Amino acid sequence: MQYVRELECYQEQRKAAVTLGKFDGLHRGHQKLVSRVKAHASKEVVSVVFAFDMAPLYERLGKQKKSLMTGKERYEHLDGQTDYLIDCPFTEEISGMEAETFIKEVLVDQFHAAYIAVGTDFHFGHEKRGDIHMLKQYAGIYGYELEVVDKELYQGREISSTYIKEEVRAGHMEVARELLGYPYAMSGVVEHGRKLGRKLGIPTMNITPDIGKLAPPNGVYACRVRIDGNYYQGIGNLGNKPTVDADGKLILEVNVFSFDRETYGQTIQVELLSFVRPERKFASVEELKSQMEADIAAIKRREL
Ligand SMILES: Cc1cc2nc3c(=O)[nH]c(=O)nc-3n(C[C@H](O)[C@H](O)[C@H](O)COP(=O)(O)O)c2cc1C
Ligand SMILES: Nc1ncnc2c1ncn2[C@@H]1O[C@H](COP(=O)(O)OP(=O)(O)OP(=O)(O)O)[C@@H](O)[C@H]1O
Repeated sequence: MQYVRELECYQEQRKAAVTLGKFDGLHRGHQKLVSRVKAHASKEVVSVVFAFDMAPLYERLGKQKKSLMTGKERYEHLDGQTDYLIDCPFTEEISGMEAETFIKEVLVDQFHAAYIAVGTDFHFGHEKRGDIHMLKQYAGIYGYELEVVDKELYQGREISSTYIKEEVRAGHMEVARELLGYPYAMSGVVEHGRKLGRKLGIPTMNITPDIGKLAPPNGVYACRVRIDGNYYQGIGNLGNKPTVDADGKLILEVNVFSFDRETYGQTIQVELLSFVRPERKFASVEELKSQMEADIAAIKRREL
């Protein structure tokens, strides 16, 4: 898959099957659009996911919005599925562009769009004036096919990034997984901790979650950990370890079952499958240790 950040760098001459949106989380609704675009790709037609990266807008507004996925994660999820990922920064130039201009200059002249798939509520262009009706109106004039894809639902509610964020914030990891179509995960490079875990007999791999990534509530989670392409069961604590540390830094620590190799400096992915209990400040390290042992035993019994 080719990754394009600056629109000027897209030089493909073949026609394109394109889907557009923010695509935060690449949830089941987004995946439906991606599969429609893939179905319309051929030797003559490339498949394109055109994602607006909203970070520049949030920066301009001074907002600290957290996302379900980092740009790197979006790339990794899509890699091998479509021909192109456009990770278009939502700059003032883009947000100020009239919707008609975006259709003509970007979708038609630059991307040679032959097929466009969007959800029913897709809006674009200056003051969000562009919508599915405008795209339909220009389809005949510019000769592209428009498909408006019905919203994917979960228990009667439309799946959206906003809905999934609510569930992640509430620690409902099983629901988040249903909506995403895959488990919510955090990745990072394994760092050195205080080596107290080893002394307690419960060694942990420590990672610092990406600053822009939405964190579920601090607490203990049943996890599945990917190391070197292999998966292991484990237990994780997301939080700032109030019993032993006072710096308040958010850390995800996982004790990986049936694993005893060094992983410092390696990138691991921790899927947060199920919330077990909130993080607590214990009166002593001994109390913390017995609670950790009880957590591990409970998770092993549940065989998540
Ligand atoms: C299953 C599990 C549960 C944990 N629960 C808590 C907790 O409730 N409160 C807390 O302060 N730290 C908690 N921790 C973090 C421990 O304090 C930490 O793993 C230990 O101090 C080792 O730190 P180190 O990696 O820096 O050596 C938990 C860790 C694990 C693996
Ligand atoms: N549940 C869904 N089913 C099908 N298509 C969807 C669904 N949700 C969004 N889409 C479409 O996917 C594209 C990207 O959606 P986008 O990420 O902008 O919206 P979203 O997931 O609803 O997020 P938000 O909650 O932030 O509005 C758009 O064309 C949108 O209409």
